[in-house]
Amino acid sequence: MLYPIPLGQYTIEPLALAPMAGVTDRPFRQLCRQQGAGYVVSEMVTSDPLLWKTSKSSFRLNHAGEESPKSVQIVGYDPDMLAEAAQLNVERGAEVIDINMGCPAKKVCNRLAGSALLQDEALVARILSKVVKAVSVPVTLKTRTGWDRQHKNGVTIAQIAEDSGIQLLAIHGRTRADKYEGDAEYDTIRAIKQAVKIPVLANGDIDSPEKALTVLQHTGCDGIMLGRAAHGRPWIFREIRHYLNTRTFLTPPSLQERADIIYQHVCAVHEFYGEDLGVRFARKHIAWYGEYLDNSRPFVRQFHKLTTRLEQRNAVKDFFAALS
Ligand SMILES: Cc1cc2nc3c(=O)[nH]c(=O)nc-3n(C[C@H](O)[C@H](O)[C@H](O)COP(=O)(O)O)c2cc1C
Repeated sequence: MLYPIPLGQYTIEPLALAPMAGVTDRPFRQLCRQQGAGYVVSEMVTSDPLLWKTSKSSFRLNHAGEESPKSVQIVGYDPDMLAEAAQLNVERGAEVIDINMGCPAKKVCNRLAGSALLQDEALVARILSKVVKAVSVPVTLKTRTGWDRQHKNGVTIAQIAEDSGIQLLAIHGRTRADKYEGDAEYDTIRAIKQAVKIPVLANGDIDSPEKALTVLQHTGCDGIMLGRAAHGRPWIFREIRHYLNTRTFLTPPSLQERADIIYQHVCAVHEFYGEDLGVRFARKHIAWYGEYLDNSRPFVRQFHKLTTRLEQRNAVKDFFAALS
């Protein structure tokens, strides 16, 4: 049902983890890969190198030990700056450059960026062709179905992207004006898929194996990209893969398997960020894991109060020991 897609010198499996700022850091990307994601994209990195000196950016620029192709998402508004950012990221190990025109954040680098660019198609064209010409690696685009419901220019944007040399599109089934409101719609994604020859991944509200199949069938897309459904449930990639291949449901991970996944994830977050940030990031993931664990509220509440890595690790062990 899902066929591998060539992307430059690589071949990717089009069951992708969506880029999510503050979530899809290296530990989470690696975990989702282990749990069946065939392709992952980094959190967005600003195109302004002056901002790369912040500690946040240094974590975002860290891809050590990850599987190829390492896809790094950049965001900005200025074609030259984005082209330079693409080159610098390639020098630092990016093997695919993804351009963010999907994020509804009002301002990046104090200027309109992300999906705000969709109102200026000429600028979109300038950005995409500049970045494609600036690097030898494949360049991909993540975008939405359009600027707003009256100007759903996703098809035009996709054609501009194809003409500019973009090699893969990921389309979130909402306009910029929609932000995250309402349901994702897949008719426009289907129209985009029909309008271009390059591979298209459908994105938006895919949260179960059955939904994955429905969206694939409806849009005719080459693959899917999941974001929020992986919060607290990274094994959803395995579940979807299994369902698409067999039309049967995979047995959910046992309590012991979950305990191992969650413990390893918390340790990986601690290792990656160190004590302070690591403890903070682990809290966020534990809250998400808690949503899929019965009677976990007291544990999650208690976990949020813990201030050291050791306490957090022990709390995870104790919680699962009490359940088994
Ligand atoms: C916390 C969060 C952070 C996000 N950050 C980014 C980002 O950095 N770049 C981007 O292109 N999209 C970003 N998105 C949008 C997602 O990639 C995705 O398009 C959106 O969540 C819809 O997919 P979903 O319904 O599967 O979550 C973000 C979404 C969330 C929830």
